[in-house]
Formats: sequence, C-alpha cells, structure tokens
Amino acid sequence: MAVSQNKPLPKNIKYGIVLDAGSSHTNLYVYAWPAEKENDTGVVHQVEVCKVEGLGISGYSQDTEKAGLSLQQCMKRAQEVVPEQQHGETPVYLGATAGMRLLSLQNRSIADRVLSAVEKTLHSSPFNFQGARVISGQEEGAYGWITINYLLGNFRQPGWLNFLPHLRSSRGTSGALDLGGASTQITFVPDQEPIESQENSLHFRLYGKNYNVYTHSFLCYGKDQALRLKLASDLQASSTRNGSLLDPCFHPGYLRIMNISDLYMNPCIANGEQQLPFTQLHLQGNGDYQRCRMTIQKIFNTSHCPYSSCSFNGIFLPPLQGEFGAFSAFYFVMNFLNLTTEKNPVPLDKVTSTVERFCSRPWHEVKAEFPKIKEKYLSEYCFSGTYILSLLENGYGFTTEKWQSIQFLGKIGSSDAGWTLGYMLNLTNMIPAEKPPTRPLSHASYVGLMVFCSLVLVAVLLLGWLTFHKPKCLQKGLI
Ligand SMILES: Nc1nc2c(ncn2[C@@H]2O[C@H](COP(=O)(O)OP(=O)(O)OP(=O)(O)O)[C@@H](O)[C@H]2O)c(=O)[nH]1
Ligand SMILES: [Ca+2]
Repeated sequence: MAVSQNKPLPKNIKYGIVLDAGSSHTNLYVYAWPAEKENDTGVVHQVEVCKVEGLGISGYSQDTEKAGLSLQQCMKRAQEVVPEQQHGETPVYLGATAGMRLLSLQNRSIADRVLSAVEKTLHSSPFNFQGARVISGQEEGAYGWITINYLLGNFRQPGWLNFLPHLRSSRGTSGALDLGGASTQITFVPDQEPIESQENSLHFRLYGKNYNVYTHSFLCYGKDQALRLKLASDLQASSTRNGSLLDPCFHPGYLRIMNISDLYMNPCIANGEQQLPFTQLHLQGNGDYQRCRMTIQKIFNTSHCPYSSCSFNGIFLPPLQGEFGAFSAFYFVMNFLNLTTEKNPVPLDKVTSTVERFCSRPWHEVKAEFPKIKEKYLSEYCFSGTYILSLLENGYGFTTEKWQSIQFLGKIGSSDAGWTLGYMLNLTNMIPAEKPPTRPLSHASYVGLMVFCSLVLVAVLLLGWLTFHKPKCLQKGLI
C-alpha cells in the first residue's frame, strides 16, 4: 500500500450542550470544536441554538412537570445536530438564572421540584448529563465576560510574541453588560485596585495571565422586573382610586390591563401588596420620554454609598474602564431601534433622540409598521430603550464620552454573546490557567521556512560574490 503522506485526517469534532434557563425563556446551545485544539483560545463555536417554546422554567411553578416536558423538543433537535455515535460522550449542562433565583427566594421547595423535573428530562436523553443548577449572579457575570473575551480573541497572544516574552502585549479585555428579564450584570477589569468589596471581586488566571475582575448582578433589574418595580413605584406615588394610570413609557393610545396580584407576586417588590381599592391596573400610554425617564429614575436608590463610589442601591462600582460589549436585551432593543453598528457606536444624543421620537409615536402607527413583531416586545421597546439609557447613564455613569466605548453585540462570529459558552469552557476545563506549550511547526510552515532561509542564503552569497568579484561590465568607469 502506498504511504499517503500529508493527507489531512478527517477532523475529530467534539460537541457540548448548554441550556440557558432564563427568566423569560430557555435556549439550548450546541457548541463544537476540533478535539486536538481544545485548549486553544477561540476554537469553540456555536453550531446550533434552539429556542424552547413557552415560558422560562420558573414560569411552571403551578405545574412543575411541564418545565421538564417543555425541553423535549430542543433536546430532540440537539440529537439531530450531534452525530449519533457521539451522543454518549457529549456533555449537557443546564444553568438557571434570575427567574429561578427569585422562585427559590419565594418558595424553595417548588424551585427544587422544577429543577427535578428538568433533570428528569435531561437524564432520559442519550447525552452525558452533567447537572442542572441555579447559577449565582456572580457566575453569570463572570461567564458572560469570559465568553465575549474568548470569542473576541482577547485572551490570545500573537504567536510571534511568544519568542519575546518581555514584549508580550497586555492586550485589554472587554467589559460585559448583560440585560436579562429578571437581572442585569456588569463585569469588567477596573484600573483601580484593590476591588473594595469582596462580593464584587473575582480572580482568574487564564492562559498564563492574571485578571482581577469586578462584577455585579442586580437581581430585579432585568427589564421585565424593572418594569414591575417602576409600576409599583408609580402606583405608590399616584392617588388613583380606580386603578387608571397614565404611563409615559408606553405609546400614546396604548392600553394594558394588569392584575394587581400579578404585579406584587414576587420578592422584587419590597412592600408587598398594599391595600388597594381595586384589583386591576389600567395603564394608558402617553409616550413622554422625559417623564418616563423620571419615573424610571425612582427605582435607582442613590441616597447612600458605603464605598468610594457606587452605582445604585449602595452597590460598589469602580470607575468604568475600557471597552464594553452589551448583549441580550441591550442588543435586542438597540437593534430594533437601528442603533447598532459594526464599527462606530451611535452617539448618546442620537440614541436619546431616537428613543424619544419612538416613544412619542401613536401605538396604532407603530403596530401597523411592525405587524410581525410580537406585541409584548413591540409595546415595550419604548420603556426598554428608556430603561437602558437610565441604567447605563444614571445607574452606571456612562457619560457621552464613555458611551462611545459600548458596542451592542448579538453574535460574535457564529456564537451568541451570553454566559453559556464561558460556563461550558470552565466546566470542561477548556481554559487552561497556564499557556499551553507552543506546538511544533506544521509541515507546510516548516517547508515554507526552509525555502525562505535558502533564498536568503543564496541572496547573501550572491551579494558577497558580487562585492568581491565584480564582473568587468559592472566596474566603474566602463559605463
Ligand atoms: N425584542 C426581543 N426581546 C427579546 C427577545 N428574546 C428575549 N427578549 C426579551 O428580552 C428580555 C431579556 O431576554 P433574555 O436575555 O433572554 O432574558 P432571560 O435570560 O430570560 O432572563 P434572565 O434570567 O434575567 O437572564 C426579556 O424581557 C425577553 O422577553 C427577542 O428576540 N427580541
Ligand atoms: Ca439571561
């Protein structure tokens, strides 16, 4: 048999699955990477996302079995994407975020039942189930930061710098801003050291470099819960006797009826249900951005700060540093408003005027222009856009200048920005603490290098020969 040298072997691809059980819905992600490169940075990428239909798992508190059943369709999809012979070795993880954190606070045993139900479904799949758990806000922030920096290649050292260790660039990392339905996270490497509060401080050693990272997750400040906080605060400030409320954060002509009991149903509203003479809230939009911003402002308490600087509610925040990637609802909302660009960020004043103009548009006109967008999403872009501006400007202190360092991003390459990839990289030990030894040169690079060196050698010899044995035709005076 002839020896087939240099023939590339078929690629050995590995897979991993993570379910992001968020407060508003669950997404299943399938990741893939070449087996022989698993410790390199930037090689793991998303090959599939499946959106689970229906509620987030915390929404099944009345019928916990359904939380498990709801995942079946996407698990089937994963079985189609991952080759059958690899099902048994493919790990599956489920991480639940703020919706389940809130449910645990409200009723621990129901939350445990929901987790058991999803475990049952995942155990019965052919994959290698590795566990379902509620992740902490700190983890959510940290893994989001790891994901985007991994995908942006910020942990990577350019190869040639490896030969000159003293010249290695201390290339910056990008901060991560995640806006969910029930919580929001801010994570970045600050200039100021040390980080003043222990609970906001993380330390990582990745690819041979140390990172001191600031992170905070605000439970109840995801955009759905923030709307509830705002409505509860509006109700408290109003003197309505029949439950009618003018709401500047909805379009003129928009009407929404809500049950008071639903509004007060979770631990985010501190005072609980008050004795109100009505059971329903009738919201009537009037699309007034400035007033909307004022009502939102009230949910950020800036009256006390036990540190050198704070965001709100007495939470430490060091001075903002570097670039930021803003994803999930930050991206959904900005993208809808055409305020995301690949390169130059849209200036803050343009963002503000766009949101202001959008809020003032009559609801019937907005609905007619976007008939395909779910009414729940469409009706809330005005509130959400205003909330994003309040959170980033007033909550975190992004000034007009600093705003330019925020990039709103949905995907990086083929992968969604979010905490799931970082979670899997960590649990499968795919991010080494130390730099993996540099691999020997590939055959092609070796041949290339040899040819280059030979050419240089020939050129030097030729030059030398020309210098000492100048042919007569080139000697001075003959020309
Ligand atoms: N416009 C729009 N909104 C979306 C979309 N997907 C989710 N949302 C909304 O955006 C908000 C945040 O969504 P996610 O980032 O998925 O939040 P989550 O993971 O469910 O919530 P957390 O557990 O708090 O992280 C929620 O209010 C969702 O209803 C989308 O495709 N378009
Ligand atoms: Ca989320």
